[in-house]
Amino acid sequence: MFEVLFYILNKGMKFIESALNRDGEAVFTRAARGLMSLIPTPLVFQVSGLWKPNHVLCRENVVPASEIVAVEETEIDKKQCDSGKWQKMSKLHAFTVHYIKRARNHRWRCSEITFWCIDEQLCNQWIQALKELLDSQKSRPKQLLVYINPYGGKRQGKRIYEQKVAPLFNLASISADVVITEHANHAKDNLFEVNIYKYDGIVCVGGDGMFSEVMHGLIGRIQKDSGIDQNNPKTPLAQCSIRIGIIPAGSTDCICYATVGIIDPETSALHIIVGDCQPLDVSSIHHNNTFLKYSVSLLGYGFYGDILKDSEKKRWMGPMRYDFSGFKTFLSHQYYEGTVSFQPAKGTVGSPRDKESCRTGCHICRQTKQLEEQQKNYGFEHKEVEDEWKVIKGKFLAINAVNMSCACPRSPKGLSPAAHLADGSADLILVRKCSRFNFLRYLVRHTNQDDQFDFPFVDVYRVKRFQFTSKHLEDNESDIKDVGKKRFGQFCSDHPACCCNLANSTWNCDGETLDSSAVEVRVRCQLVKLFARGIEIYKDEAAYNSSSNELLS
Ligand SMILES: CCCCCCCCCCCCC/C=C/[C@@H](O)[C@H](COP(=O)(O)O)NC(=O)CCCCC
Ligand SMILES: Nc1ncnc2c1ncn2[C@@H]1O[C@H](COP(=O)(O)OP(=O)(O)O)[C@@H](O)[C@H]1O
Ligand SMILES: [Ca+2]
Repeated sequence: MFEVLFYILNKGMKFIESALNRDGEAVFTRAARGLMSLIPTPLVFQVSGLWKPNHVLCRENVVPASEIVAVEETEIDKKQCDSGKWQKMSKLHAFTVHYIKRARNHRWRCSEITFWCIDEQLCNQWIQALKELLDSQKSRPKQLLVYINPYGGKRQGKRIYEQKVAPLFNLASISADVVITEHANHAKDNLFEVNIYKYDGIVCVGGDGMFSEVMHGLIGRIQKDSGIDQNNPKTPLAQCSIRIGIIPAGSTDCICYATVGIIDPETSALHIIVGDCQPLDVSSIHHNNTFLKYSVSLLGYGFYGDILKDSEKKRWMGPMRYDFSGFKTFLSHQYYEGTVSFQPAKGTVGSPRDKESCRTGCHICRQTKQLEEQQKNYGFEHKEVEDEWKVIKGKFLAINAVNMSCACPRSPKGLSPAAHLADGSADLILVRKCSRFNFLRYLVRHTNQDDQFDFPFVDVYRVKRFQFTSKHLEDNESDIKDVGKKRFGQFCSDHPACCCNLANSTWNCDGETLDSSAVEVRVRCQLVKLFARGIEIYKDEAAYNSSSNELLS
């Protein structure tokens, strides 16, 4: 990895002493041939007595080239030139390197350092070499399409973009076409009309609902252009290579939190600028050979569906609506009857009860991808295995399927702390009917370090496919009933008809309501890509309070 080493001398004035990579070799021989021979002498100002040969290099002063945001020539104002020791020098030249600085809790900030030089030609060579280095990083986006939901969260989307994101994009020479949405589905419909292929990425400014809208537009458009019918649940889908960036400006922002580690627009903008790439599993949801929706975070029936449905009527309350509706839904203690059937995930290495979470460069996600590639090579990839369905019939307070941890500020470890972003599986959490007190104990464990799966009324499975049919629908004449009867017939005939709760809930699908009392869900491994890298591992994960968290290399 390329690194520019910064030496700090003379009360904060900064100079480049040399440019080296981790092995101590010259970096710029690769970036700009010939420049290296010029570097060691003139760039170090030999201000006598101030040079400290054994100056300790702190980690903070080492910046990988991949984390340089921009390099600019710096205008030196007269005041700086006239001050102190500089007076004696003829004319000064300078350039500024803007780079990523890690702060607490996965927060990134754009910091800057200015290098001074008396040799104009050398200064220009440095600027050019660094710019070439940045240009050589092909994963960085140059042109983006940005959708802003002005009504998401606390209605700050436009301001957040203009004040915190656009200046960074300008600095990094990224051009952006910005659309401020005028109604729901504006972004989704627009993605079917514009030439998406001229963009390196699509950015949504809003919450999970806004992300969902953009993702539906992008996946739908790619399938349309590839001639793929989304209504057939068995059809393999075309992967989306255009990455999606999320600038959090919503109410929960769990997709951002679970993929970046913090809800912070500036951090997310920097992940976009450096061209991060995080593949993401997507679940497709069908009913009776009709496509309903895609989901990447929570697909929840019962508790979370009811909260969402109720909270939609209270949008005027902003993000607080979830607390209000959450409390109300908790008190109602509604349970739902139905049948869940699922295929356990076989190809994946992990389990939902693992202590290890999905982090940057996750080996479990990587292994899954390798396995999939191998299957592709052997021609197995599109063959559906129809065996090993597990069937569970019962009364549920919540049925939650999550493709990621669903960590968010309300629940820092999430609904399923060990769920993986890109392992081709989802964690299916079944919370069976229990007392209010026990359900509260279960919810409280989402906010502390205790294991939320360690309850007799909670089951969790890692799955590739699952189906749910409400009791209500099973008892009615419908197409799905015929399919259901074949599979669940023995259970239905055993079940006493007297004490059935025929209420139906709604699905909470990434923060969008979905009304369907029967669904068929399939996880599509790494269908989309985000401008993110997963949550980075700090050397001491628990030491979130340390002011300069060090990355584990
Ligand atoms: C006694 C204390 C109990 C606290 C329990 C807290 C449990 C919180 C789990 C949160 C899971 C969140 C899953 C993510 C859902 C979002 O996709 C969705 C829409 O987000 P957005 O579009 O940004 O608004 N948010 C929700 O459904 C809100 C769930 C809030 C539950 C209290
Ligand atoms: N201009 C708009 N007016 C009304 N609704 C919109 C607009 N733009 C997007 N939406 C919809 O608003 C919903 C919620 O948006 P989101 O950004 O997730 O905010 P929140 O997190 O507060 O729910 C999404 O379903 C999205 O489709
Ligand atoms: Ca997953």
